[in-house]
Amino acid sequence: MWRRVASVSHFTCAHKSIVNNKDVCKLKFWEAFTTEIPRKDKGTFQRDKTPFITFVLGGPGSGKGTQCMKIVENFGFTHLSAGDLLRREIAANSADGTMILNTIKEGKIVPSELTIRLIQKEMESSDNYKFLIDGFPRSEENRIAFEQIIGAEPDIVLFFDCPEDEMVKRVLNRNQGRVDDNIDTIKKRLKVFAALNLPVVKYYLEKGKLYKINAVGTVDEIYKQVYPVFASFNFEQVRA
Ligand SMILES: Nc1ncnc2c1ncn2[C@@H]1O[C@H](COP(=O)(O)OP(=O)(O)OP(=O)(O)O)[C@@H](O)[C@H]1O
Ligand SMILES: O=c1ccn([C@@H]2O[C@H](COP(=O)(O)O)[C@@H](O)[C@H]2O)c(=O)[nH]1
Ligand SMILES: [Mg+2]
Repeated sequence: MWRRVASVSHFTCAHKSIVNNKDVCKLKFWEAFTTEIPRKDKGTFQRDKTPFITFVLGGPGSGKGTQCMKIVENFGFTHLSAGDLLRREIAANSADGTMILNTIKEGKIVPSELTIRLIQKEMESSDNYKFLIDGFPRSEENRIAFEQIIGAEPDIVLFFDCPEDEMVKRVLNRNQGRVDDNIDTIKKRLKVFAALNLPVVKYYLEKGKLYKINAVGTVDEIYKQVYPVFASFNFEQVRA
């Protein structure tokens, strides 16, 4: 595993850039994490913790969603799968639904602004400060757009490293009725992953933020590599 040992930056630079740019949209995001928010159902709470953002990367079928579920269970993160958010737009017949469906069928990447808007909405409406952003950013363009729109970088990045033949096998056995879980689309997704997503992985490796996980083995064997990453940050454990 390649791991970063340095301390966590917790948005510090991001705050400065938000304020300097006087960007209303970004400021709104920041305010959402610092303002006292009255809730009828839950009482008033202070979101006094800076967001902790984890990007979860890896090829199709590498096990990102499966491992995220375990992190949520143990460490109380909010799991935001970009793919799930896009599929929800399709299911809701939203204005962008048809375009998203066609893009997913082709294994291509949906325009950054759209995906980031969906992620931002979820983050702003969450009571949590710990986020797993699964399957995003998929390209350098995605990554830069996230930094510009949200005004933040991830604290850490998990990368599930899995051989192509294993990913293909898992996706073809998934049986969740996904329109992109067929051999033709998988081939396209793998090409897009290698061409556009691996440069993002390299970027975070060079920044010292990457935790590379060997994604071959049983779910529990893989989680044995993931667990210590989060344990090292001393988050309160929801369940050990
Ligand atoms: N370690 C593992 N060994 C065997 N099968 C696994 C393992 N981890 C996950 N799976 C299975 O492989 C399939 C793909 O896993 P998962 O959906 O978590 O991958 P993913 O990285 O989120 O994929 P995608 O990018 O396509 O959403 C699922 O059916 C899951 O149950
Ligand atoms: O940031 C994103 C995430 C996903 N997509 C599209 O959705 C499919 C499925 O994504 P999964 O992460 O495998 O669920 C992906 O192949 C892309 O077409 C996207 O465009 N942008
Ligand atoms: Mg997934």
